[in-house]
Amino acid sequence: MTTPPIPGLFFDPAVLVPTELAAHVLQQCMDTYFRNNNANQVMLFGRARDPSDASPASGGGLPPFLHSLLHDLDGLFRPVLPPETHRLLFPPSDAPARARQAIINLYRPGEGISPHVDLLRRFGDGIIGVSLGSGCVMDFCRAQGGGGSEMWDVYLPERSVLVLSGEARYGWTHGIEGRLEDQVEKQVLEITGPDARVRDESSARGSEWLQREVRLSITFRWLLPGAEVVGGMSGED
Ligand SMILES: O=C(O)CCC(=O)C(=O)O
Ligand SMILES: [Fe+2]
Repeated sequence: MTTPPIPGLFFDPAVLVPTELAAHVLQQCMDTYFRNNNANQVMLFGRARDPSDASPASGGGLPPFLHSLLHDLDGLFRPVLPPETHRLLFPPSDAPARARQAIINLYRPGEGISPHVDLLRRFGDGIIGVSLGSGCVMDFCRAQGGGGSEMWDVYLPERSVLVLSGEARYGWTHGIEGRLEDQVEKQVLEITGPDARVRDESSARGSEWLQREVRLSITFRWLLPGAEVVGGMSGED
């Protein structure tokens, strides 16, 4: 499955949160927030960075396991993101302090989230999404104008990460259809002599249906100044 050519969207299915950390974070979230109730969403707020905090991840105020996750994401993204995008997500310690929000969404099989652009007045540019527990297909549609029909489906495997910045953050909606399973293209790589290539599309690709399990996503966003007030979490404004 190819990554949609949406400027500012970073997604590479091969870039994954390490297995142990993913299991730890999933377990902590389930035990801490979703154990005895029917909640399906938790919002956590990090402080704007304290200048004495040397952590490049700027996750102060978030629980330690999210701090660890941010720390690992910093390293995971460093070699694969354009440097300016990496800096947007993990600013240097002398950059102006900003407050992060982490939102944890729990999806039982069959559940999804309506297409939306993350609130423009509440969140800044540079959004990180982490998928744990299960994969799912995320749909991206051009938000307004441009014909409105351009749409891309991306399968986000368990432990994968994605970044929305610039046009992908402001000009496209993202959403997850409520389904029990996702049809996912298989991609077969064939090495033929000196040229390694993807085998002819028609013969190389088949598709398979992947059942959804319980999925937990963690989304890190920058709160805009004055936007600390709790309210709706997403949607166009
Ligand atoms: O579950 C996801 O990966 C997406 C969550 C999301 O888009 C949101 O909370 O704004
Ligand atoms: Fe969102």
